[in-house]
Amino acid sequence: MLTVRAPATSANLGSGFDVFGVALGTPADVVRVERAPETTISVTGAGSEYIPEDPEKNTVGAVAKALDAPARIRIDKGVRPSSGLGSSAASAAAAAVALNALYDRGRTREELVPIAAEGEALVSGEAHADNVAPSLLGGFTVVTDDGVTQVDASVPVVVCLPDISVSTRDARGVVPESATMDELVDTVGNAATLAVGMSRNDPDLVGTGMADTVVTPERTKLIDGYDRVREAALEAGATGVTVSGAGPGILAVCHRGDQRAIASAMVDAFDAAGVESRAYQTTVSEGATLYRDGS
Ligand SMILES: Nc1ncnc2c1ncn2[C@@H]1O[C@H](COP(=O)(O)OP(=O)(O)OP(=O)(O)O)[C@@H](O)[C@H]1O
Ligand SMILES: N[C@@H](CCO)C(=O)O
Repeated sequence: MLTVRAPATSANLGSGFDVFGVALGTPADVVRVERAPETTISVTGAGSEYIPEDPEKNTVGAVAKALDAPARIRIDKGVRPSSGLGSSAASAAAAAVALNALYDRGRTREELVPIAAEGEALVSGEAHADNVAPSLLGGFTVVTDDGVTQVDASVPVVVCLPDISVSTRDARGVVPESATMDELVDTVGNAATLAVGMSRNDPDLVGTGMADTVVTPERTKLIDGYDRVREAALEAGATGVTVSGAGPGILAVCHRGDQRAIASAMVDAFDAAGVESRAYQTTVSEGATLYRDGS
């Protein structure tokens, strides 16, 4: 049996829609695999009641098919589905690493990115890789049609997850079809600032570079209490706040030591808006970890 822990991720980071992503220290999915004549899937943990066990409908089933690696697959969900924390991607990334090792397929982590993205195509209609890439590779990732670029980073973050669901499919439905030249120039400037900030582990540059006037404003309308929570996080010291992935999770970047105050301010602000939530105080972290024979 092989076990893999694959982290939650936050995609987009405001200015990097469908391009940027980071691995989070916590939460994470744990996937266990054993060889079997055909693929079977069982799911326990956070939100497991909403996750199909049919291999044709679960992201790990798509990965097993792509690697031609039938297995008995057990998923322990730490990442709640429809959270904006790359729940479906964490399972897919974990399964890709585990099945690649189980069947000695010899694929590199970079080569596993498009394979894990097959699972994303299954659930959101598009094989976007901006969650699976950081879950596989760790740190900060940039996904383009030419491949993936990765840098290690350890920027402190808080992710606040309200007790509401927004499906990625629905959130993709509100993305504008076009942007103006002014918006394009702003986006390039913000995205470049963010990327430099990640490579320097500079929370001020990262926070500034998360600004976005194109996609994020449309998506915040799907999250009750967003403006209130954003203001509270900024007042408590966050250097930038944006929607995590497709939402409803909200990501705040900050300096080390400020996580606790920001987490508490965000949860209180959601509470004031009548929404229950929980916050993860974490940092940008490493990617999926493989444990052999239960080690
Ligand atoms: N292994 C899996 N883990 C989680 N969700 C899965 C899995 N397999 C299939 N799904 C389905 O995928 C959907 C959740 O994926 P979705 O992309 O909407 O959320 P997310 O992965 O948490 O968010 P985001 O991509 O915005 O970060 C749910 O409909 C769920 O049933
Ligand atoms: N880039 C994708 C990520 C979903 O987590 C989106 O925002 O739709």
